[in-house]
Amino acid sequence: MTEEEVGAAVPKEQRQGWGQFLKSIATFSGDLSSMTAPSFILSPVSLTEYPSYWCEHPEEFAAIAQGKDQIERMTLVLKWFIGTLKGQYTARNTSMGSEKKPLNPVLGELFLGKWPEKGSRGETTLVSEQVSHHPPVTAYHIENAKAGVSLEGHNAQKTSFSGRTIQVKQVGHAILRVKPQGSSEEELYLLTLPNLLIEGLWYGSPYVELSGSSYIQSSAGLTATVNYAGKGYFSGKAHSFKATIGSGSNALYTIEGEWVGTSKFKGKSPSGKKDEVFWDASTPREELEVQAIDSQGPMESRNIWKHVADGIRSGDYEAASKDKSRIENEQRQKRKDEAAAGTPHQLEYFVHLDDDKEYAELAAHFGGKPANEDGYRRKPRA
Ligand SMILES: CC(C)CCC[C@@H](C)[C@H]1CC[C@H]2[C@@H]3[C@@H](O)C=C4C[C@@H](O)CC[C@]4(C)[C@H]3CC[C@]12C
Repeated sequence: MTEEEVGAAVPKEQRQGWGQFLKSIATFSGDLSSMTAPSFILSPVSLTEYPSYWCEHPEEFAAIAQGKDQIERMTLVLKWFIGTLKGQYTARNTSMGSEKKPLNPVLGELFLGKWPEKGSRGETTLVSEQVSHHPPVTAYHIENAKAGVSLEGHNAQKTSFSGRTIQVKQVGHAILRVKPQGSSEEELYLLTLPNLLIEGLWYGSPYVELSGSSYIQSSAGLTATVNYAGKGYFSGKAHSFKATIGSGSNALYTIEGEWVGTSKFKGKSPSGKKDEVFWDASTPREELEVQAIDSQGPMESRNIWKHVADGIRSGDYEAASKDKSRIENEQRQKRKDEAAAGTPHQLEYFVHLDDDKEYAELAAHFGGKPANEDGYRRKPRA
């Protein structure tokens, strides 16, 4: 690749560095988080913070349990899920101008926070823990006990490079538990995760597009299938999707639109109205509340990364890189000490399951997924 081919979005003095970065990812196999990236693409935020994107519309999360029957509840689950996509996959573009490389969490790193009680919605809490460093795996638990809704899951990525695009396969799943209002029976929903394409690399302005399909499978037997497409597939628009809610081959509702914009019911809708709006992604997202850094524990993410994040934010990349090396060296020493003492690291909030039976039972309803997968569950609380 010539220097001229590297995009105009990259500052002139960084173009060669960006070209080198693209060359190195083209021949790289494994985990992108361990790669050195040019400074202007670094994010001051760790991957342990990302699970908070699941609940930036806490009202939608809490409302799920109020659905009067399993069809209405599945429709509410799909609406909440579609409502998370804009934050999950475009928030860095909005806040930092392009997709960025997040900080690679250390083993045992924690991100804790809450969306406070407001009106009748109840408090929602988030616990996120880095349960593996290599490969990086983050486990999370989000709960609104008053509303009777919780989400538990884990997330890892497998990346490969093809032509002009980084392909990211998301490894992991989430299980949503709902106690429908007025019922003592818990309902489960398995959520699988979409594949990502990181586009715009040649222009030095990376962004995420979603591809393939993801599924929501309820224990009551309903399936929501979401098919993702970029520019020119269903509608000619980027960030598009088409979803169906059904039981077996019987489609109850079809929804189409953009996950960054508006989506609508196609044909039949719950109210019977034509072109009823399903979700409007301009609905403001609510950030969670996190303790001030100086009151955080030693393993809390923003405390661990404060100097690195300050360096990245202020453009003092030398200071950022120096503190990042200090953290990495300390981690290496910690692992050596644990190995020598025969006391391996213990997870604080989660237990690891080799074979997640709840996943397997629900995944059996739709094809194309491995029969068994790892899982993480929140440890029982004292
Ligand atoms: C920007 C680039 C050239 C470096 C690559 C960084 C790479 C490791 C980043 C880029 C996008 C990141 C995704 C992000 O879009 C959203 C999510 C959803 C969240 O629920 C779980 C994490 C995940 C998949 C991020 C993982 C790290 C990615 C792939």
